[in-house]
Amino acid sequence: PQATPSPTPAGVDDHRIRANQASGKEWLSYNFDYDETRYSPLRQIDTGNVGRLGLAWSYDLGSERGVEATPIVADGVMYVTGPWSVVHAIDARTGARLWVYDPKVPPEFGAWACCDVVNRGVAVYKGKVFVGTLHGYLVALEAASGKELWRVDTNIDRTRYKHTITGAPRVFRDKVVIGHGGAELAAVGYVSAYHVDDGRMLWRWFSVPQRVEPPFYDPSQERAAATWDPKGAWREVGGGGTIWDAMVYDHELNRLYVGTGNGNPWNREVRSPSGGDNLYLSSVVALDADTGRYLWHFQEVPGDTWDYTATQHLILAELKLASGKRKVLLHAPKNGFFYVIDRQDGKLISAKPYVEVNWATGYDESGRPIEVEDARARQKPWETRPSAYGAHNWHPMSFNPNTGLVYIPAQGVPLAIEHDPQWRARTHLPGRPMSNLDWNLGYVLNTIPPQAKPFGHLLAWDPVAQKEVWRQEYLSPWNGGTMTTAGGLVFQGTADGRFIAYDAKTGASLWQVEVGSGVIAGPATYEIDGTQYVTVAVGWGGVYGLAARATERLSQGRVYTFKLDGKAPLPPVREYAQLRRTTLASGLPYRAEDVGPGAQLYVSNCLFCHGVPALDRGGNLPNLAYSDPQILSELPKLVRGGAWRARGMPDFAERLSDADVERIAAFILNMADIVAQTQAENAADQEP
Ligand SMILES: O=C(O)c1cc(C(=O)O)c2c(n1)C(=O)C(=O)c1cc(C(=O)O)[nH]c1-2
Ligand SMILES: [Ca+2]
Repeated sequence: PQATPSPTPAGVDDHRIRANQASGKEWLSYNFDYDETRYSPLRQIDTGNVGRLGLAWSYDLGSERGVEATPIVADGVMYVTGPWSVVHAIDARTGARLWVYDPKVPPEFGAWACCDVVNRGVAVYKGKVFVGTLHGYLVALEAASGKELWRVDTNIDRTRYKHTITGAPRVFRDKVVIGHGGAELAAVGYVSAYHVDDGRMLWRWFSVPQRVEPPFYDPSQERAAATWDPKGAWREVGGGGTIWDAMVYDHELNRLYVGTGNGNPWNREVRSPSGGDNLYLSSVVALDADTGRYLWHFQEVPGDTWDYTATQHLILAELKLASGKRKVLLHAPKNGFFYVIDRQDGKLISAKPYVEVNWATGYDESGRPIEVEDARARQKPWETRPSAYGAHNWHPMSFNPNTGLVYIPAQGVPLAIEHDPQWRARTHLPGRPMSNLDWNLGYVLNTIPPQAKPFGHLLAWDPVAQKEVWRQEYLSPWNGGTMTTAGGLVFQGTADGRFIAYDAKTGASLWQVEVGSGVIAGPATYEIDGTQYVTVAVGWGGVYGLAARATERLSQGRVYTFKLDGKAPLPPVREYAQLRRTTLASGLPYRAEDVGPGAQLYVSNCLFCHGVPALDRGGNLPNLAYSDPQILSELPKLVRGGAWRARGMPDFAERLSDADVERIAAFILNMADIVAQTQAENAADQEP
C-alpha cells in the first residue's frame, strides 16, 4: 500500500514504517526500516550519475562535540540530534530551521558519559518525536512544534548508577523502547518500554541479575544469577550489560532483539572471581515485544572481560543458505566475529572473523567460542585484538539485498590490558584509567606497548559465504556509518573529513566531497517532489574522536544534504589551528619530582578525554601539551574552580588538591619537552 502524507506532522505508524520500506520516500527510523537494513530502494541517484551530486543545503547544528545521529525524515521534515541531546527540526527540502528543542542536560553529566556527549537520534510516531537525553530521561515532543509533552526518568537510582542515554529510541505498536549506557562506570543494563501516549511504563527487562537468591522476578533472572559469583564486586557497580545501542523490532514475530554490553567492571577476575558466563552480558537477546518476557539469548562472549559489547547494530534479513531460506540476524560486534544467527530460535548458524582476532580461534559445535589461553590477561599483560574500541563500534553498517553484501565500518585501535590486583570499586587509584571519575575497569592499560597498528577500512562482507568481497582502506580508524541504495551505491563519511559514494558491487570510488570535519554518523536518503536527497550529519567526536583526529579541519556540527546538480556553495570550514593551539608548551618550568606522580594522576583523571599529552594531538577536546602556557601555570585554580564546567568538564575541587594538579601539569610539561626535543632532533637529522 502507498503511504499517504498524514495531516499530522510525523503521523507515522507501524503500517507506514512498513510501507516505506518498499517506497523509500521517507527515512522513518534510525536504521531506516524495521529490519534496520539501511538499504533504500531509491534509485534516482545511481552509479552512472552520482558524480553529479552537489550540495542542496547545509544546516549548522551550532555544536562542537561528536554528532552521531542519523536524520529521520517524515512528511518533509528532518529531525536530527546534535550533542547534549539537542533536537533540531528542519525543512528537509530547504534546510530552513523549524524548531530546536534543548533538554538542558546539566553539564555534570558530561563526565557520566564514557564516550562523548553524543546522541544517535530520535524516533517519530503518531505526531510525536522521542529523544533519550544524556541525563537519562525519555522525552516526547510534539512533532509540529517541538513542545515537550511528557518525560520519564529511566534511571532507577542515580546514587548508585551513572546511566546515560546515547542511543536512539525505537517505536512499534504504541510503545517506545530505550536502554542506556554507563558500563564503564557503574551501571546495570535494562531496556524499558513506555506507552507513546503518556510515558507510562509497560515493561522492563534486566540483562543482569538484580538479586543472587530468590525471589527472582522472572525465570531469565534466576538462570542468570547462577552464572555470577554471588559475592562478586559486580554487586557494587551493577555488572554492566547495558543496552546502549542495538535494538531491532521483528514485526513478523512480534519480538524485540537487543544487543547487550560489556561487564562492569570489565575484568571478570574482579567482577566475578569464581568465573561464570555472567549472563546476559555480550549477548543478543530476544524479548516478547508486548510483555518484555525473555524468549532466547545467544551469548557471543561468555564471561566477557575485554569490553566486548554486543550492542553493535543488528540487521534482520532472509538469506538463502545451504540449509535453505532462513530468517536471520546479522551482527558484527566489537569482538571481531561476524555472526549469522537464526532469529526464530537464537541458534548460531555461523561465525567468522572479519578482522584479525586473537581472543578466540573460532566457535565450537555448541556455539561457544574456543578461547585463547592467555587472552584473559590473568598472569601477564595481553594485547587485545580487537581492542575495546571494537573491530566495529556503534557506527551503523548496512545490508544491500541486491549485492548480498554487508558494508561494515571496520577498524583496529591498539590496546593492551593487565589484571589490576589492587582494584576496588569506586575508588580513586592513581594510574588506573579514569578511576577518579568513577570508571571501574579492573585493568591497568598499555603496560606493554601494543604492537598492532591502528587501521580503518570499509569492508564489503558476504554473510552467506562469510568472507570479504572488497575493501577500501582509510587513513585512520573511526569512520562513519554506511547506507546503501537500489541505485547500486554505498555512502560513507570518513574520519579524514570526506563523504564518499562507492559502487556497492565493486567498491570503486565514484564521488566524494570534503565536509570540513571527520564524519562518524551514518547517512540517510529520501525523496521529495521527485527529487532524491542524500544527507549526513557531520561532527567529529565519539570515544576515539575526543582525543585523536585524522584531519586538520574541525568545523562545528552540520547537516549536509546533496542532490543531483545541487548548486549550493559548500559552507566555510575552519582549520584546526584556528580553534586550538598547535604549538607544544615546551621549555616551561616544573619540578622534576612531580612528573612520576603526575603521570599516575593524569591517567586516573584526564586520559580518556584529553589523550596522551603531546603523543596524541587532540581531537574535539584539546591535547593539554598544546595548551596556552598561561593556562598550565594556573592549572590548579582552573581545574579546581570549574573553569570549563559549562563545557562538561567536572570541577575537580573535591577530587584533587592543588599539589595534585601541579603534579599533573608537570607531567604534561615534561611530555611536551620530550616530544619537542625529539622533533628538533628529527628536524636536525633531515638537514643536508
Ligand atoms: O558499556 C556501555 O554502557 C557503553 C556505552 C557507550 C555509549 O553509551 O555511548 C559506549 C560504550 N559502552 C563503548 O564501549 C564504546 O566503545 C562506545 C563508543 C561510543 C561512542 O559514542 O563513540 N559510545 C560507547
Ligand atoms: Ca562499554
